[in-house]
Amino acid sequence: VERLRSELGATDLEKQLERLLVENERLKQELKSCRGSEGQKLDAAAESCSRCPHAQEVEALRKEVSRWESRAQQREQRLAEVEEELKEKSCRLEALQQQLDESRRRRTDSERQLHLRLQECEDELVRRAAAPSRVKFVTQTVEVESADSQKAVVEMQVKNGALQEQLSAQKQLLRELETQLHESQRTCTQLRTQLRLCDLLSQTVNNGKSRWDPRLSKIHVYEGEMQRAQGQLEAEMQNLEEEKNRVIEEAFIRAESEMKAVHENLAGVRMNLLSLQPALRTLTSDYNCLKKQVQDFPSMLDKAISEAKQEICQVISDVSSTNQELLRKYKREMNLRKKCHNELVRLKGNIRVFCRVRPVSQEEQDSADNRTMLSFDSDDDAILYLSSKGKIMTFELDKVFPPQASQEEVFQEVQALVTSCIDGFNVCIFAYGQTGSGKTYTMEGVADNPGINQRALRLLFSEVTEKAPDWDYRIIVSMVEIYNETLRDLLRDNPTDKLDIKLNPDGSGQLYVPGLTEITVQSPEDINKVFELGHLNRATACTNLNEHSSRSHALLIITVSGLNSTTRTRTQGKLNLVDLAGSERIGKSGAEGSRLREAQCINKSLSALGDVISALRSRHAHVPFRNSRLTYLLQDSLSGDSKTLMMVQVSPLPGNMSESVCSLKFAQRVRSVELSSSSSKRHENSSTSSSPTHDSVELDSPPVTPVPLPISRASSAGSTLSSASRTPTLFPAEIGPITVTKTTVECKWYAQPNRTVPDTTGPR
Ligand SMILES: Nc1ncnc2c1ncn2[C@@H]1O[C@H](COP(=O)(O)OP(=O)(O)OP(=O)(O)O)[C@@H](O)[C@H]1O
Repeated sequence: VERLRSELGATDLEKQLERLLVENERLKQELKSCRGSEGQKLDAAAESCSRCPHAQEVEALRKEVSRWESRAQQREQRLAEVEEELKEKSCRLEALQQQLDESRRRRTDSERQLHLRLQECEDELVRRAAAPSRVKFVTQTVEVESADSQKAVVEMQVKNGALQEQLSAQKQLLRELETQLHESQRTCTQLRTQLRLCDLLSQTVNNGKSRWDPRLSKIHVYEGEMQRAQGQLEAEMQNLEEEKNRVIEEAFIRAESEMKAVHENLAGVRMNLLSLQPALRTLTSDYNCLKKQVQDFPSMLDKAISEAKQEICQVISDVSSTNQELLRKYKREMNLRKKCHNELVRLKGNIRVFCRVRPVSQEEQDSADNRTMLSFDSDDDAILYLSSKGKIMTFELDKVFPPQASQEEVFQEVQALVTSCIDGFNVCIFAYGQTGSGKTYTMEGVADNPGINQRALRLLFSEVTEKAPDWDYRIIVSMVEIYNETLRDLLRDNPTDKLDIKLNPDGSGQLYVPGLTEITVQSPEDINKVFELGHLNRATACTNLNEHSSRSHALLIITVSGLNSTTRTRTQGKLNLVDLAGSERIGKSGAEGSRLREAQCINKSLSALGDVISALRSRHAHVPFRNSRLTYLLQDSLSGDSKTLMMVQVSPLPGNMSESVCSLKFAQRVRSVELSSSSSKRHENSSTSSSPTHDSVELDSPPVTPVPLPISRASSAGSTLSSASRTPTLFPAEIGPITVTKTTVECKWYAQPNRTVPDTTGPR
């Protein structure tokens, strides 16, 4: 309406109206004055006017005014109709508003219900949060779906907000339209008033003369403008009406579709809730069931624990009785095994001869004469072939180790002998062969690959440790060297002192070495210390160790004495590990001076060893033990029930062939010797000095070979022990980092008065 006013110049129209009113007033005044003074004239003038040529024009104007009046009436009618329509639309709008309010209310209700339901679900889910994993899983599902539903509701709320905004905009528009309508009605009223004034004016004009013509034309123009303004207003109203209807229609359609979507969402959520309800019911029942189980669990647990305890006690008592039985059987089996083992060793022979062929060294491989003259039998590991001067010689020994045989393999073959000294046997293991044939390698080995000496001590140590609860064993070690028929103690402070072998003055007929150092080893570390000390002393006693070692015999003497804590049975065995001097025949090669003496001494001792073995083999009454220091020292370990192993070392090179042949022939000769028809263990009983017989074998005692003792050790055991008890420093408990305990007595070297006659008349 403002726009229309400004466009149509409504202010000007008003001004014109005001002007017209003013003029009208003036005309009325003039009319009055005219009526008063010139009544007559007027009547005449009226009469003349009737005859006046403008009378027709006035008449036409009157008609025109009446026509305008009728038009005005029509417009009024139209305005009334428009008002009616507006009222109708307002009613429709109100109805729509009510519908919208209703749907909003319904939506709010459903939202509230949904919210409540969601709240309930959430509460339920929170309540079930602590339930087992299946409940958690379903709760998570519900939470996820609830989140979706909440999201949908939030979206709907946003859309509702937008719709409400649109609705408020429509309401604002409606209010504006109503204002416009009121304005239009007011304008219509004003126009009607003006029309009435115009009518009055025209009547006045009709009553007056033709001088009003210009004003009538103005009215005409004004009415035209009014008509045009009316038309524009109507068109504007029409547009606005259409616009309003369209917007309302659109809002209605949108609200309906959104309501539909909300309903669909609601239906989905309801469906979800319906499908979740059975799961929740199942979970609730599961939860209740579990709760009950958890409540019952402590009592069930207590019951189960007490039952289990009873069962365990029962099982423990069963197991312990079974264990006792098994232990008894085990001990019995162990004894039987030992017995069988000793029998096996006995059957294999008391003198066994092995041969070990050393490998060709790198330097030897590079030299021209590097052919090997030795070959092995792939089917029989006791046969060695030697090709010399076109002939093939065959040597049959107990075992032949090829060059690739490891220290471990060699020791495996000798360990049975080593362990038999725990059972009270005396054992001698010699390494025999020419210089450089590998004797020291086999006996001592190298730092990272030890030989028989170290391995034997370690094995003995582990074996006695294993038997520890029932047996109390003591391992005593001595190390001596025989060089040029001189005996030297390698474990004493001054190794250059000469030792002697003497008859025990107690009349027992035993031999002993006065001043020989004996060290009790109690751990593998002690073993290492003993070897270090022996090696150090051997090196300090000579200028060239290698040369010296080739020319001297090195003996490691291990004495193992045991006491059974239950039966008080005593055993004592001795293991002699001997690295003999080189066996080559230097004397025959024209050596002179000290070399000649060395060679003579070596030959003497080795031939004495051969003679002793030969005498033993032929069971001579006289065995020439005293022909050399070596045989004299080893007297008790070579006779009677002793076990002897000779490891003949051979070089594979053709340059050493004649020496190899000599060594192998000597080995074969030794192999044919039997020390005794049967072997027996030295068995000493501290309570009774009598020798145990076959019948005296008990479960806890080591096996005893069922033959009479060839050597009367039982009677001497008491004196040995009494001697030991007289000199408690004989077996120091431990040697400490460098501690070495020396003894000036005693007693480990026995004469054999009953069985064999010691060579007391032989050369010393
Ligand atoms: N089986 C073997 N495997 C590897 N090397 C060996 C083997 N036997 C011997 N040797 C090596 O051969 C060389 C001579 O060995 P070894 O010193 O033991 O001989 P030997 O007979 O003791 O000599 P000697 O009489 O002079 O003491 C050494 O270098 C040693 O390492």
